[in-house]
Amino acid sequence: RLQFNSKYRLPPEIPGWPIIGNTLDVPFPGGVWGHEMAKKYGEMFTCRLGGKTMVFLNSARVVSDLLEKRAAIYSSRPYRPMAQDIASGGARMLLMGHSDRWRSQRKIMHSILNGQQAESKFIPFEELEVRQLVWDYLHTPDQFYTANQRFSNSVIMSVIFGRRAQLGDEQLTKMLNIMMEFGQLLFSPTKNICDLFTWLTYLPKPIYQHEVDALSDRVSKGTAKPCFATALIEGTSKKEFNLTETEKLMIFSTLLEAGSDTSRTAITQMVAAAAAFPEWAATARAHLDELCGHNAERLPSFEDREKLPYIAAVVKETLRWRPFIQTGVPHQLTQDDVYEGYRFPAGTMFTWNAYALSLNEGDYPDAVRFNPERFLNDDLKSPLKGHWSFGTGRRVCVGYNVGFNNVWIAAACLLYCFDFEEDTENPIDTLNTIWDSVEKPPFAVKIKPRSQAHAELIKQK
Ligand code: HEM
Repeated sequence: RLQFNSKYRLPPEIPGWPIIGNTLDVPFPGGVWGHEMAKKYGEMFTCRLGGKTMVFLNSARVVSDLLEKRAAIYSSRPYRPMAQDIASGGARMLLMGHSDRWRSQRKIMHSILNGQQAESKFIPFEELEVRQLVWDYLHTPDQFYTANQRFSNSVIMSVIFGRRAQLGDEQLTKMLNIMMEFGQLLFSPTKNICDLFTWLTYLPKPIYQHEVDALSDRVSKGTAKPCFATALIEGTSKKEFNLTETEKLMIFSTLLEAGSDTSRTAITQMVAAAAAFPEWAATARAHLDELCGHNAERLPSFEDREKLPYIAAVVKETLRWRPFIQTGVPHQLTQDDVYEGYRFPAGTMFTWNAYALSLNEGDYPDAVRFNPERFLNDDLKSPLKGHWSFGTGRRVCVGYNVGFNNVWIAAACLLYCFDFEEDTENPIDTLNTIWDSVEKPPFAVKIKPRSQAHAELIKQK
């Protein structure tokens, strides 16, 4: 310990207990806690979680200096025997170290999600599913959160497995329940260190195998639609598709998991913001009315993007306002490093403290308020710039274009068609945002079509 102390120097440490350190101090979700700690300790602080050390990065400056500019050594992941080796056969890309295996999976995902034709593959599904989304909001407004879930999931299901998802889809419900549990395992700084959920063993594999079997059945009957899974299973198109069966299942599972709940939660947050801060929603609507008509002439579409910069700003502000991965996803340092008088040992974990970054008044004046106008600047067209909600460095979200577009089209159509009103008896707590439940409404909100004409427009589609 003495030798360790003399060789290394870490940012201020939060006092903890012997052996377990701060393991019991970090709540889940930890956004508000992380923000409070950042106010107390400054740009960086250190926690001891079990046998691991985690440095929380609380300012854009230090996140950029370390995770972006030194990404070559700050891009690994902590070893997670339970979540990775046991529950994922070692093949889950999100949890892989900075290795060749990670590079090859990331390349495959990048080609699906961001390649030249990627947008043209996703857009037809996004435009189809958003029609179902507004239909669901019109007919079952109290179930808006499950409609968001179905929309996000159906877009990615269509691209990967060539099938749509329905509300109450049994297979989908199983997947999403696992995602919820797995999400806690992944994104809770304490749970991911302890890696304690032994009951998760092997769970995701049979579920995805079931989906693959159903697809194979459709292929043999000649009813399968072209999709990424058939290309990957048949392995015909590219040599890098030469993967083990477990790796293939884990690619499907990763895309489904990483691609569904994220967009869903962002859309839910946008709804909360529209109800809690109606002024910006009125401005967004005025922009939409100019293009699509005051009297519900047509739904917005991706062709309107150039003319609707305000909606892009709405998406960025949604991601910035309350990042739902509240304390970031830890990156692991692969070699000793020196920074501004500190000496970090290899193996230290670093996380971008998402809530603290988003609520930093220096970067975002009146940060608790939802105000898209803060993003109407030269960086508007770069989905990653100006916020940290897609992560950063080499591990930055590989699905950011799809995620951004999902939220864009959902925001445009929902704001054009509906009024969102807070329930004055049950105001929305916009700071403690535990809004990811699929079992019950995340908050009280009144959702009504703007007019009969808007309701008719939705019914026509
Ligand atoms: C609003 C939507 C989304 C948000 C906010 C989001 C956020 C994130 C974050 C914070 C990370 C971790 C970054 C880091 O470690 O620094 C991540 C990683 C990832 N995301 Fe997303 N995501 C979204 C949508 C998607 C979509 C639609 C997909 C795919 C269909 C996707 C696939 C992935 C994958 C595969 C990774 C792992 C990257 C790696 O470890 O190298 N995400 N995402």
